[in-house]
Amino acid sequence: MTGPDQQGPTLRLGIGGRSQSFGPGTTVTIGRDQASTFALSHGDVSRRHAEIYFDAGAWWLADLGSTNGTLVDGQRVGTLPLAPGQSLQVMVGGNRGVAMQLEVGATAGSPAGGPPSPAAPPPPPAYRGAPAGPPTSPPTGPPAGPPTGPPRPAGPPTGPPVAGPGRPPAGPPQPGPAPLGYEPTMAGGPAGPMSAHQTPPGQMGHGQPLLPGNLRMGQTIVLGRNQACDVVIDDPLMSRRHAAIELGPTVVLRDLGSFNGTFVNGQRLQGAVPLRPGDEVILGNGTFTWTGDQLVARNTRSDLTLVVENLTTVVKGGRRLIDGLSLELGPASLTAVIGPSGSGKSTTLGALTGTKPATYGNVIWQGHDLYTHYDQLRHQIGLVPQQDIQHPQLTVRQGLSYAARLRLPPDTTKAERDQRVNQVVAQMQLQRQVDNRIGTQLSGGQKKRVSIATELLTAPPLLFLDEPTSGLDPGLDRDVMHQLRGLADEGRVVVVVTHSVLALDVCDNVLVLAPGGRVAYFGPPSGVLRHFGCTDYPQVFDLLDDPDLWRRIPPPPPGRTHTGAQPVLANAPLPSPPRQSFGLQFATLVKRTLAVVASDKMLLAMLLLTPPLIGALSRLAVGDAGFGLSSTLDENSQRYDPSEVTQRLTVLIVASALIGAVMTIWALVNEKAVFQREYAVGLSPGTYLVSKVSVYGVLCFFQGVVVAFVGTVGLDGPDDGGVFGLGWFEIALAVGATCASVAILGLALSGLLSSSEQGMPAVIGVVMTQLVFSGAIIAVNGRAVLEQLSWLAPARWGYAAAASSVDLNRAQETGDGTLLESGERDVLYTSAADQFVLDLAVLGGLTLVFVLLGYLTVRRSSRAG
Ligand SMILES: Nc1ncnc2c1ncn2[C@@H]1O[C@H](COP(=O)(O)OP(=O)(O)OP(=O)(O)O)[C@@H](O)[C@H]1O
Repeated sequence: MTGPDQQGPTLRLGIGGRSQSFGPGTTVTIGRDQASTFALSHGDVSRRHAEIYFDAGAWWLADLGSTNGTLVDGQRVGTLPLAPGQSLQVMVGGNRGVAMQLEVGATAGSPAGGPPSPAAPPPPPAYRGAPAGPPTSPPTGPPAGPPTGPPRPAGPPTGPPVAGPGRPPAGPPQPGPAPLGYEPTMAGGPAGPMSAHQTPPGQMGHGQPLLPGNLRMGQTIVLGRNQACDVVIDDPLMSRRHAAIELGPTVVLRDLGSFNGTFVNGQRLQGAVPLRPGDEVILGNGTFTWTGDQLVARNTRSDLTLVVENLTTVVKGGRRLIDGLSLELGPASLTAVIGPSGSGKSTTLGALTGTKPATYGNVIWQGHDLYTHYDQLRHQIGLVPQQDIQHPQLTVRQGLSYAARLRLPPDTTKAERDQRVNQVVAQMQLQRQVDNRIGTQLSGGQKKRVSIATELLTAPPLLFLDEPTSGLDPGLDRDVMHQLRGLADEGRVVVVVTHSVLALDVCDNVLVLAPGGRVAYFGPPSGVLRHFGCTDYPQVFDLLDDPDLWRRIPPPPPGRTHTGAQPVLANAPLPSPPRQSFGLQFATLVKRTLAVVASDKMLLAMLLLTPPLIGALSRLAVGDAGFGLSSTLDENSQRYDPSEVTQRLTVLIVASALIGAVMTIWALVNEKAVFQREYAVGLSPGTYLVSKVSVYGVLCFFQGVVVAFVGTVGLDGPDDGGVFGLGWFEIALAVGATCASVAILGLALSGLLSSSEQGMPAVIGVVMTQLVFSGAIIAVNGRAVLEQLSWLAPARWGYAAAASSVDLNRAQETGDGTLLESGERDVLYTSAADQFVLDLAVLGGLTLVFVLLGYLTVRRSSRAG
């Protein structure tokens, strides 16, 4: 097979016992698809797996976004230049795939596998209208001519950095430039600045060009959100400077470190890659095709249709939760999913959004399978779960502003975020409620609209909602459905799971699921009752539960298997979304938690009033010895009376444990839905936990200090001023540290809880455990098992540190320091500076263990989402 009339070395390819030579200009395809040049029936090979093509005078190997990858030296490759004379062993479909041998001839027309010829002059670039000779200054990006060195992954090329806004294009002007097929410009003249070109991708019609018309050889066109970019793309998912197109003999697309990535043919671009006509480029929410001289919007009806093929979810025991679901949901469509409880509606939503992939089948968007290209497509999906995904204590504006910080690219300015928030507020008609508190000053329907607005911040073209109208009265139910109709009319594919049938008439399609996840009906709402032979929906639902259902209605049409349904990686971990830096997420989360605390009047009152109250209550202990034992010595018996000191310390320590537990036991469980959704779009569980630990740890420490201050001020301090001579400060340190440590234990437990109702029993459990194991009331010292268990209780170490400060072991001695017959000193109470420090250090270590436990519980709850 020979290619068109092009110059360059030949390629010899050996695979699966076949060997064949190809001339320059040929494109060789490899995959399971029978239409491939080399069709391989191997389970690890994707349908369209890899391509070898000739471009810009060189051969290139490109993986087409395959599932198991194309490997060279054990490493996955994206697009790889092949040097003349090079011989390469490639694994198609991963290490267990099919071996392929590539040999590139040394020069044009030479036999394949000839000796390498590094000095061979590069053939002229193959682009239309490219200069007759090689450019005097090669552009940045992969080699202008065929690569002469060993192959390397398509990484950052060695050229100069990309021109910034306002800078002249990279490289000097070409002498006597011939246009690259772009509009002709001044021959030999410097490339003039291009006018900024405002292009919101959502509004671009199919085939509409993205780039301006006056392009010239040697220019670098920067694409991004920033007004200073050559092409301004007003898309919240774009970074300010997102990508650049370098117009050299080979046109190169370079990612400029964008947050959400630039994707070429389904692969996230690392560095730069040469563009070939027909390449698909995804920038933010927009999909474009490179025609050879222009990026044109790809918005055909089929691109904007969500195609579902033979989706099947099988769980242990072979039970099917979804059974062969096949649908096509066109652009600007609203689809309701209805069915009896347990028929698989939520499971279907999980499978359609990729959050819980099905076991078999495909979900195809923009021509790509969602499960294998989840990284690329995840940003285009908005998902509104059943629970509200905003904090009820915040106002609409506050909640959306924090969400915008967490979801939009980190280089988005405050002004841009505010503008985006205003846009989604207007879109959901919440302008009048924007300063209302979400939890208390909004109706149920408005709360739902706030959740939808949160998802709209990133302008996703696919929107899924899980029962947005549950709990709403019929009027509000209809309101929400009309809002969804409006969102669909803007061009989106909207899918809504609902129990309500009152507003189905605003939908384009209704999907009725029968138990077992089988499609009982899919079509316009007007046909539902007729299909089931019923006069109302209650009858339809009764019929759906009828074991004879499939004898009473026509069976569903056979599943569509156009692309060849194949097993997907069921339950495989989803790739992580791009994440903002720790600092940025941490700062946002801390501010949001503080805003939530500050706006919760009850919590604020508890924070301010409870500590002094508890401190004051501890002063009810009978006696005037304060925290000094020496004044309680009975001259006759030579014994001390520790009851007053013990009572005071017990109240301080146990109360601080109570404050800590109450402060945090609901902190995670109450915002699980918020966290799970934010985790899915990039929130790091570690950063989330650290932000909570920081806020609640510090707050609780100071609450403990206030308790101790009020409980000790004006009273006699420890004998000899404690172990450091710092009196009440030592006790305050012990009480504050106990409060913070129990708070972090509470956070770890909160992550484990599945509902807020479980919070109160958990608080009681934590506080009782601290009371018993502190050793303040029930002796634990020297009691096997009990003593060892007590080491796990923060109150044990906090109490021991305070006991060390007040020298509580003295109560076990006579006035002259002799151990009482019945006495037993607790080594943790030893009145010495190093023991006091050790007690607090162990308390610190235990707190770190709670942080780790908290991290594990947060990770666990993120997966449950
Ligand atoms: N991981 C799982 N393993 C086994 N069965 C499961 C699993 N998850 C869900 N199910 C079962 O699958 C069926 C469908 O559940 P799903 O939550 O999708 O139904 P639904 O139609 O959304 O119900 P509802 O309307 O009550 O929310 C139910 O019978 C449920 O018990």
